Amino acid sequence: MVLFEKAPAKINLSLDVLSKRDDGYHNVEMIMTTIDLSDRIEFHELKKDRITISLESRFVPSDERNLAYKAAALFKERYGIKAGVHIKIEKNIPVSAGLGGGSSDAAAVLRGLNRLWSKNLSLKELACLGAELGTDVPFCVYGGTGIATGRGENVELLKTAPACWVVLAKPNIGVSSGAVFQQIKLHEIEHPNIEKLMKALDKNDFSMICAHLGNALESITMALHPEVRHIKETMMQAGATGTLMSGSGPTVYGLAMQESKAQRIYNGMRGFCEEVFLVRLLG
Ligand SMILES: C[C@@](CO)(OP(=O)(O)O)[C@H](O)COP(=O)(O)OP(=O)(O)OC[C@H]1O[C@@H](n2ccc(N)nc2=O)[C@H](O)[C@@H]1O
Ligand SMILES: Nc1ncnc2c1ncn2[C@@H]1O[C@H](COP(=O)(O)OP(=O)(O)O)[C@@H](O)[C@H]1O
Repeated sequence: MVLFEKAPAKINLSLDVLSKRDDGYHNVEMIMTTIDLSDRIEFHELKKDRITISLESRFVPSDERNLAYKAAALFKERYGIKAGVHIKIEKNIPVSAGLGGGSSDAAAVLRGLNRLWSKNLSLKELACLGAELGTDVPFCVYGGTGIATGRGENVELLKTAPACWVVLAKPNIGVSSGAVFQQIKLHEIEHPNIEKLMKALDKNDFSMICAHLGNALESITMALHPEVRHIKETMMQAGATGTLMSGSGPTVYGLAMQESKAQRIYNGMRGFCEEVFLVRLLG
């Protein structure tokens, strides 16, 4: 049997850092939403009891270090499955970009294997399993729009975000989340107003959503990589209604309601960055 799953990227509409924990992580409060930029994951049953991965990427390993492999190994081990699977990943989401590509692949593997091996687990059960793989995996299991707390693994779904256009621009640098979190000075953080953003989402008020986008990691990544600030300024000048860096970066996105405006922003950014995408919120 062959199955497919879509693994959509996420953007952070808000990311706040609240405190440092004893386990080396930080307590955060993040609002995330999925976008129409996806990896495509194919599952092929194997006769032998093994996991194999294939993908074409200079940046992602196709062995047991791949998060998709780790997700399949965890699923097999937890449910005592004696069967094999080949997982083919078509990688469209830029890597180490703040777009949760690896987490979304892992989440898609959990959903896909749940179907392939007829386990009938709920999304909640898959999200719990996903928390063992990475901070953003539980959110990616659900998709849509949600608020994540704790180190990011506790997810509550929110009302759908408006189906606006998103222009994404990723400079040619990779950012490690760990390195950015390490630079945080808790007393200097500018906290985004998540309550106002939640209200805006609840009212489906696009301008209010754009006015309350915020990311406590943005200034840290910008200090490490000034090109991120430059991209954000250019995106605002190009007419985006709201702009923000996603996750720990370096991808910056701009939101627009009209397609013509989004297309103008996209055209403007293409002269600037190698990797620019024009997609919609899946919210
Ligand atoms: C901050 C986010 C927001 O979406 O950034 P992006 O990865 O999207 O950029 C993610 O939660 C990141 O998730 P991920 O990239 O999977 O990172 P993890 O492997 O969980 O953590 C990498 C490192 O970041 C730091 N870390 C991560 C999450 C957190 N709440 N507090 C932390 O301090 C820790 O030092 C950890 O060792
Ligand atoms: N299936 C996968 N897709 C992307 N990255 C992966 C995958 N498996 C492991 N990785 C590793 O995870 C790291 C973070 O990748 P990614 O999830 O794209 O970044 P981010 O957390 O910034 O969104 C990279 O070092 C990458 O090599």
